[in-house]
Amino acid sequence: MPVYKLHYFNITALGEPIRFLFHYGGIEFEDIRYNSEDWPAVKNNMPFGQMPVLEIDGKKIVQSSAICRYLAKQVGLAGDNDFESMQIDSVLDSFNDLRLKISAALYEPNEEIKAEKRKTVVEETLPYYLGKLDEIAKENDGHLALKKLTWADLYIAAFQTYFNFALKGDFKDFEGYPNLQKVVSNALANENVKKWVESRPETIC
Ligand SMILES: N[C@@H](CCC(=O)N[C@@H](CS)C(=O)NCC(=O)O)C(=O)O
Repeated sequence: MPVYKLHYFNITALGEPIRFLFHYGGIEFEDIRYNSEDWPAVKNNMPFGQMPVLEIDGKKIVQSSAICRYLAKQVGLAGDNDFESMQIDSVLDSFNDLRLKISAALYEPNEEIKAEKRKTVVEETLPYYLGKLDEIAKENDGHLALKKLTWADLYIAAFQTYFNFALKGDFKDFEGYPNLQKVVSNALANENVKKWVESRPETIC
């Protein structure tokens, strides 16, 4: 078994789906967490100056989706063939389109533009994407693809915490989207994942 070290900030966000996959598979890894004060000294050691970075036997790999996909294959959550894998990727890319629009609003530096972006996200973007994703989850019996547990389910379950933070006051635990709530509960029904969520460090988001 390779030696895995995950480098990320002390938050959930892009690191958490990776942590979920490690825990789901019962794969040992070192969960290295940095605070914003540590970051300037660390940034230059990361291949593209960003995290998450997964170190595999000393080799540093970037890009959270690539890392998740690799781990999902290791633990049997990436589909049984190329067509299945594509369906998982497809729904996740749509979820990530939504995630990026939320982040763009959250990190907008101009306060006036930030308020406008937030309004658009809450009133238009969020209901549009979550409505469609909820339909997909309904068609797939409480999963995001293939009518079975895949890394797409673990991914959005892992992201719930971050969405609660980023959209505080306008979003809570996929309320109003019962099929997405089912996706989350199906993901958290896994004993290893459940144990992780109950015991993970408290973080601001
Ligand atoms: N596409 C990259 C994005 C990585 C990314 O945006 N990382 C952020 C944290 S979530 C980061 O490292 N920010 C610090 C910086 O850019 O200095 C991925 O999915 O891994």
